[in-house]
Amino acid sequence: MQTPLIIAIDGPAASGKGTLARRLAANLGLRHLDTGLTYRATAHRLLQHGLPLENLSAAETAARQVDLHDLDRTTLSQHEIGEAASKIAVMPSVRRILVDKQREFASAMPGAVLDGRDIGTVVCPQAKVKLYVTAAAPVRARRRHEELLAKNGSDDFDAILADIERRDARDMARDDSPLRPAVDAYLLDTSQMDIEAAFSAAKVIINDALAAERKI
Ligand SMILES: Nc1ncnc2c1ncn2[C@@H]1O[C@H](COP(=O)(O)OP(=O)(O)OP(=O)(O)O)[C@@H](O)[C@H]1O
Ligand SMILES: Nc1ccn([C@@H]2O[C@H](COP(=O)(O)O)[C@@H](O)[C@H]2O)c(=O)n1
Repeated sequence: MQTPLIIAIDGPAASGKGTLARRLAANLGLRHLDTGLTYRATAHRLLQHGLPLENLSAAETAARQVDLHDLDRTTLSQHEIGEAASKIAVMPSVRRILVDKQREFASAMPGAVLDGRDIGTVVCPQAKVKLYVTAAAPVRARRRHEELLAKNGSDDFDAILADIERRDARDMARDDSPLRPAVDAYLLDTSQMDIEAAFSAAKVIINDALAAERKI
């Protein structure tokens, strides 16, 4: 029986995992899910309704209402929503609701590339290939700064770096599904790589891993 080809891509904030996941999915003919958007959509609903982020039952209801086919990246990419997302992401019951949706997405043929914080460790531990993408925090902040400058015309580098470091610390310290590489993940540090070089390196890792599996 054929099983879906799942590629798991995890990493800290602004590490380039989304850029890589999108390109790999297009290249491999797979679907792509940015799981961060599911946490952002949950937090956004609470913010929209003026509800406190600590309101567990409201957060659970908001998580149930997340529609994977209706995730508006432009709205959800706002900095305040990312910060709020990392606060509600510590709630185990909220995570269970979103993880169920993410697993359902991953289970359809021909497979998918999912990026997030816990894909290789929790959501899809059976993934055929797991990548943990990272880069030094100031490098990540510089890339995000350039992205926001191009979009908004101005932005504060120090605030972006502080945001990245605060979110990484919260994501790594939480009890449920903390951000960490799966034991069988390939580490890809892109501090010295541009997008093209990171994509080529990821492709080599994936092709080698799939070829090695075919020989077993
Ligand atoms: N290797 C790279 N070299 C230079 N810029 C990069 C590289 N990878 C990604 N970028 C740029 O860095 C920024 C952050 O990348 P991206 O949005 O893919 O990160 P992310 O890990 O998905 O972020 P988030 O944690 O917010 O979901 C984008 O502007 C992207 O174009
Ligand atoms: N699998 C995931 C994905 C995301 N989160 C949390 O959501 C926040 C926003 O994610 P982005 O990828 O859009 O930056 C992130 O800081 C995490 O707290 C998660 O817990 N698990």
